[in-house]
Amino acid sequence: MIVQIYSLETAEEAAACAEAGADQIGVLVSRKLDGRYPCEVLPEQALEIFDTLRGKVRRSVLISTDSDPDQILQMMNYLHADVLQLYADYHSSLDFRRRMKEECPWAELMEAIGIRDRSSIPEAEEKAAYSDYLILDSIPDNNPGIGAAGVTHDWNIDREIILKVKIPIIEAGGLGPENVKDAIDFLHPWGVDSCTKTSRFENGKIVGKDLEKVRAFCKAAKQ
Ligand SMILES: O=C(O)c1ccccc1NCC(=O)[C@H](O)[C@H](O)COP(=O)(O)O
Repeated sequence: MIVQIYSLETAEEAAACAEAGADQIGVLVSRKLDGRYPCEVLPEQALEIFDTLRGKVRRSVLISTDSDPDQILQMMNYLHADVLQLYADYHSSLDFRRRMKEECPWAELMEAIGIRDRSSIPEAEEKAAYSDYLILDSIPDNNPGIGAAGVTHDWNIDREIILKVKIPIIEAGGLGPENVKDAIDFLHPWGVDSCTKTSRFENGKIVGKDLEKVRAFCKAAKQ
């Protein structure tokens, strides 16, 4: 079982999560910190995190918040992340995938599917045709984008997607140490992901990772 932990903001905590058992570490990168996204970091900070993680995790993952393909690929070249996860601002395509293969030949592509209803099933099949991985995630009430919702969604839809789609799938959305085993038993995904429920909060805002919870999440997922 692959365990992915989002959303790291410092190299020290990223290394500690790797030590705690995370296989993949994700970082959400913004060109300016304007509070639009939770846990956003500047490109220079992300580079320090990715450099620290080289050789310590199976894959580092960049969540790109850019909406322009030139900028997305420029950021991948700067950071040399192993996997590119696209945020909802940019919808990929087979053409983008081909271009990415040419300009970032080492990198893999992960598309996020925000699970709404059964219409997410054909969307997942379509995106699986040109992606290396899919991440099935919840959509936050207060944000039209996908991710960091901290709540689960209807796993019956995910189960159908996992049965239909042939590429590796990471299950996300409201997973923590207490429910990750239930998700694995029900869905049998390739990997699981956690952001909110393995984080530390101050005044309702994520301020870092809770390493005890990260450890417990990795242990429960790999049982
Ligand atoms: O990681 C973030 O801060 C983030 C912010 C905005 C959109 C997506 C984000 N992360 C993507 C992830 O894959 C999360 O781990 C995933 O959405 C699960 O989040 P959670 O429900 O909080 O565990």
